[in-house]
Amino acid sequence: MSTLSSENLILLNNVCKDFDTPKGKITVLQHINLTVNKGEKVCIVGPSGCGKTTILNMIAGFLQPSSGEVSINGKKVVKPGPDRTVVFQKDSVFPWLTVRKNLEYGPKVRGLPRSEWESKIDFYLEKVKLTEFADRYPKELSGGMRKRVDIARAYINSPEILLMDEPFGPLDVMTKEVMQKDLLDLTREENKSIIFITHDIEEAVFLGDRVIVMTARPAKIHSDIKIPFPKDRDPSLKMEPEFQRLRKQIDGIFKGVEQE
Ligand SMILES: Nc1ncnc2c1ncn2[C@@H]1O[C@H](COP(=O)(O)OP(=O)(O)OP(=O)(O)O)[C@@H](O)[C@H]1O
Repeated sequence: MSTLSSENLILLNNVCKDFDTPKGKITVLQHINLTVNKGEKVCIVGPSGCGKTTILNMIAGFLQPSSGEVSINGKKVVKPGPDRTVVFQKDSVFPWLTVRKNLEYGPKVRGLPRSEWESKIDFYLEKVKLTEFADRYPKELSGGMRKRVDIARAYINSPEILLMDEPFGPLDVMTKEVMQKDLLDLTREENKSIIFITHDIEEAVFLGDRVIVMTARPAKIHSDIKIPFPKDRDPSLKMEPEFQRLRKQIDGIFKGVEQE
């Protein structure tokens, strides 16, 4: 059972989720209890189709649990809100807008006065190393650069919580490594909470303060493993024996749940 403290930001309390399908009702999630604290990065791994995205969608407010409750800052989640932003695997940049206009889109749609966000555009363009590309269109950018636009767009909205669904899945290994480091640096500076879904256990250990391993469907939480590294992490950490030990431990648990 999750315990409540003033640090608790996201709370899933005995959450179950069923879907009605043409073949009948399927139970996807069973009695999920999960607490995420302010500023914590929690990575979720689990067999394909076990319900990881469903958890994210419930925290985002796109879906409601069949029973149990999802709450944020002690308030039940009933719909999406500006405190949460979702970053999907596929980038969601608008191809007809330049990089700068993509970043401006969110604050403009929300009707925020220009004075509140104008300086943030240049700040985040620099953070994601796209200042020189501000007036280019997405088709002129690489996949990694488009993903950076996506992440900057998420940050412009200043959400307290980032919900990331395999955001670096389609990127090559080198780009992925740079993106992981950039994400850690950005989130450390702003103390954001992240729930990060990935199939890549090395990525989960590198980014997470905790790694959650789900069972196959109907999914439960199998393990909740604390990652004891400092928040300021360098990719060279991946070569350290303690990192390798944790990666192997989680890999073993993951293979075990896949075979259950
Ligand atoms: N709206 C829906 N209606 C019916 N079934 C659904 C719906 N959304 C998800 N499902 C089913 O729920 C299960 C869990 O889906 P979900 O996308 O959450 O899994 P996942 O762990 O994120 O998968 P993957 O790792 O392959 O991305 C799947 O069997 C999926 O087909």
